[in-house]
Amino acid sequence: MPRAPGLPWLGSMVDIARKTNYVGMTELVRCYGAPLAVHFGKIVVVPTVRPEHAQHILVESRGAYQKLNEIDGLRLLVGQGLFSSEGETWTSQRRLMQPHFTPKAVQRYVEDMRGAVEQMLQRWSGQTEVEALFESMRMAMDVIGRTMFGVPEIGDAGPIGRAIGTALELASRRLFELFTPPLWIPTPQNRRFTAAKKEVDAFIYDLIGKRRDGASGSEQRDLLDVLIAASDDESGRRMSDEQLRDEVMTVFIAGHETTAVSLTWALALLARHPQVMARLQAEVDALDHDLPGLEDIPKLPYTRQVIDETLRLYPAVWAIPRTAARDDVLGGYPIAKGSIITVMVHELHRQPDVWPDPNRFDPDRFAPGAAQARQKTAYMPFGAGHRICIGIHFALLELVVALAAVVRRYSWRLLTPEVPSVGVSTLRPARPVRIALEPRRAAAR
Ligand code: HEM
Repeated sequence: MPRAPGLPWLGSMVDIARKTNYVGMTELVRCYGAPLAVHFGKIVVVPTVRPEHAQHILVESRGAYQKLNEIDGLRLLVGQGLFSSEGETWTSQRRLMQPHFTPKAVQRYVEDMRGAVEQMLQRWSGQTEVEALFESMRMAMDVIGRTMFGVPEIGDAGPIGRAIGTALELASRRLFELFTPPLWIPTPQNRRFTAAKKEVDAFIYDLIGKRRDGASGSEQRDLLDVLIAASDDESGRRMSDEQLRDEVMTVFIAGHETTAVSLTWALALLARHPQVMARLQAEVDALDHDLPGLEDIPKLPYTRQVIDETLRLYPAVWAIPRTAARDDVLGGYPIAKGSIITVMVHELHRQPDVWPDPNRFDPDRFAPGAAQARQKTAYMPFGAGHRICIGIHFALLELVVALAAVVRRYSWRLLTPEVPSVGVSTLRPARPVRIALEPRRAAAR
């Protein structure tokens, strides 16, 4: 397999550390092609950009490739939740949670989503400009706060919103730093993380305790109630408090930033493509409501196409890494056990043989029937195989409701001329996305 250039023993470590993982890996792949062996001391990372390799790793070779042990930073926060666990723990938790994330099951959260979107639009009223990522983050956090805990505006809920933000930021930092001191060393960063995590844990355990006390026979109001009541069809097992805590944190973390950055990219792309914005507005203007409800979703196919194309160009999860649990062969090259294979989703979505003129924003790539001509893993913003995102239908519902509501009420232009992307925990805009709002109509309903 071609090998990326680097220093003796250190390999590409210094280069990547200087440029960030995202920029460094993307540059290497663009320069030398993929798969490519990138050495970090003893660790070999193999980035790949081909749909057939993603199919092999994520779909066909169950068991041969596993979640990384290196996601320790995140594990400190989400414990053995669905995102980070493996084996029997994962299988039984996924079985327990899956029925509550089907297209039908997530419909129960549409009113919470509408409430959070309405709250955002109320904040915008009278404003001439807003920062799109900040607003989207607040809205998406609000959606999770409402659907998960029944707490409106958790982003503003004082200490707990701030503690979650701090814990998440520090956990993500640990994920991307080459050398992280273990948590028992009282560095200022470790102390802040431990304090924030303690606060978040106390909040969640307190909620679980209160809900358990009052749960018997009461209606299920939010996702926490649903998860407390969820039982495995086969064994009748229910989740322990620790499992509930881990899953609550997992859904909170996996479910808000991903959706928020996706909405932000959609707003940025639409500002640069007025014809697409006009077509979208024509579709949304035909609805009877300012805030779309469930009955409106089937009437918004172009809105969904815009979201699909946004997720192609800017997949929030820009890379999906796995560790090879045994020796294997990928695209004719040997893969040694312990190597880290990374599906570079952002690059995979821009392969010119699959996506002609790949950098062009064209929602018609997702017109009805178009996907049939493509290999499934040519488009995988939600991953693929058994570890595919459990929140797909939740995220898509939220994005359609939010985008349609914004488009109905406003036109906007970008005040930031260039919006480069940067892959940290998600693929974010590298600088603030300031947009100038032009109201289109007063709120009807
Ligand atoms: C646009 C929004 C979203 C994107 C792009 C996204 C993307 C992804 C991707 C690519 C994975 C697979 C990661 C891997 O294979 O290593 C994943 C997993 C996951 N996502 Fe999402 N996600 C989104 C929204 C959500 C939401 C709203 C929730 C919850 C409400 C959620 C919960 C999860 C969980 C729990 C997992 C782990 C699933 C498992 O391993 O069984 N995600 N997501």
